Amino acid sequence: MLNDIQNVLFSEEQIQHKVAELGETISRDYEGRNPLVICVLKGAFVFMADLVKRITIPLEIDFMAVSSYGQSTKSSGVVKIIKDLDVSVEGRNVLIVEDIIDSGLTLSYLIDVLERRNALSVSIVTLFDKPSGRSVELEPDYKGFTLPDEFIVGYGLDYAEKYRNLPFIGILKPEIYTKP
Ligand SMILES: O=P(O)(O)OC[C@H]1O[C@H](OP(=O)(O)OP(=O)(O)O)[C@H](O)[C@@H]1O
Ligand code: HPA
Ligand SMILES: [Mg+2]
Repeated sequence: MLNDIQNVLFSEEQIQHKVAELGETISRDYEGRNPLVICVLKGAFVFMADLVKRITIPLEIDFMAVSSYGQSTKSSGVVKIIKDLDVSVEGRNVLIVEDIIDSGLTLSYLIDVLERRNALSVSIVTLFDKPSGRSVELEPDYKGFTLPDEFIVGYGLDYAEKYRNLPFIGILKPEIYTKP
């Protein structure tokens, strides 16, 4: 698996430092608001687990699974809900936890769904933002790192379901994408 990585873009230490900063800011902003923190599966599961440990105020968590990339490095443009929330968002301060915003299609779809279900507020925290990939306008409320126009893997992010368990963020060797 490590053989497939061309270079490391963010080390485990850099990521953990940023996650701690985000946790502090969110703890301050959501004091007294009992947020419902929603993890967008699968990619955000590693970030979610690390982030909530750095949030020091009471909160609740839930999970939603959506997918649009499948076996590709380009969004299909069709966002599918694979698993829905267990709890109602009505009247809740919702914080969506994403690993990456690329085209913005996944989140603009999710925000729309949650607003139609009458959430009191909907905000976004993403660890990675790739503004060059956008096909719809979307700005996260909290973000960790801005990315160049490259497909990244690790720390929850996959290529064709692999590499999610790498503790750092890497860029794959080009031949991995072009293999028959
Ligand atoms: O801004 P976008 O272009 O929509 O891309 C971002 C989304 O794509 C990835 O999910 P994916 O559909 O690959 O599902 P996964 O999390 O299960 O890998 C990623 O985890 C985000 O949810
Ligand atoms: O750069 C990426 N890596 C992994 N999954 C993704 N989904 C959107 N962009 C990416
Ligand atoms: Mg994916």
